[in-house]
Amino acid sequence: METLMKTDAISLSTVKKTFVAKHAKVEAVKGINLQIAQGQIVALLGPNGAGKTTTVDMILGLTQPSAGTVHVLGQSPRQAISSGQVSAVLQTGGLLRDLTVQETVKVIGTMHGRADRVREVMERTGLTKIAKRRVGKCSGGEQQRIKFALALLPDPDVLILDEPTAGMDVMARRDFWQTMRAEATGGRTIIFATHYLEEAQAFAERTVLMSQGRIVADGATEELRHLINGRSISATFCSEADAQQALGFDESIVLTEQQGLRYHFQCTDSDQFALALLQQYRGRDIEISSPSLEDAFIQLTKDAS
Ligand SMILES: Nc1ncnc2c1ncn2[C@@H]1O[C@H](COP(=O)(O)OP(=O)(O)OP(=O)(O)O)[C@@H](O)[C@H]1O
Repeated sequence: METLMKTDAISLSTVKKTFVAKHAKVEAVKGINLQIAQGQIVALLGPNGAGKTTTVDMILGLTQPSAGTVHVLGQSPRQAISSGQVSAVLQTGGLLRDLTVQETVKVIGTMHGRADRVREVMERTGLTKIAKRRVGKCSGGEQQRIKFALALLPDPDVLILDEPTAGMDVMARRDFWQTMRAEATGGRTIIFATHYLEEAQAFAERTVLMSQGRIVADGATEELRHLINGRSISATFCSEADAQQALGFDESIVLTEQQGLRYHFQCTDSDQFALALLQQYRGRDIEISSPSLEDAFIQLTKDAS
């Protein structure tokens, strides 16, 4: 019997992107491999400058890779976009400020030949109540919502969002993800770039963690959360030798920063390590905290190198 293999929604093979600015080269993406199956919801998580937007732009055919190949639904990005199977909500790209919300959605709906979906999409994205408002008068969060509505008009198989909640307050952010959840049905593939671990956690089954142009972790969001949710612990030592011995306490200990005799570590069992720091290694001024995402990146980047 023939086995039916579905084409990947997104496939990136050893993709690199180097920007050449005046006198310097910036390696924004340093050879990444990424396969995303149809129907998956994936977060592209990383700090500023990690290469998320560059990756998204290459998936959308807005930027050409310097090396490697990008396929979207088995085609070139441009073919996939022109077939209407892929939509995006980007950070850049303005809206016409003088049109009302409804006019905006209608114009784009008509351009896509999907005027029939205008009402439904406005309803689903919560725009009906501000239909008559001029776009220029809408808040940053509302404008993001309009962009989201425009992206949904062609009923795309693949939806790509680059920091969709940028500029939204906590409430608007929560509402947005509630709407997104309703849209993530029927086998739609969704990829979104974000700075926020919480957004990945609340919404994505898989998280791809990027740092400095590389993928430093890729897996179930839940597993990644555990990885990231270790503990940070810092202590001041009496001597270098004590600090070095403390580093050997167990395999989970990672040195993240050092200022003189003040050492910052990451570990999995902070209670045991804190006790050992006090009793065995003559540590003082001990502080325990949850690490920031930045700390986690440092640790994961080290692990990956
Ligand atoms: N057109 C460009 N010319 C030169 N350098 C660029 C260009 N676009 C991006 N870069 C650089 O490439 C690196 C990756 O940028 P990118 O915007 O992809 O990161 P990001 O993860 O999306 O960051 P952010 O979260 O801040 O949007 C950065 O160092 C950035 O300055």
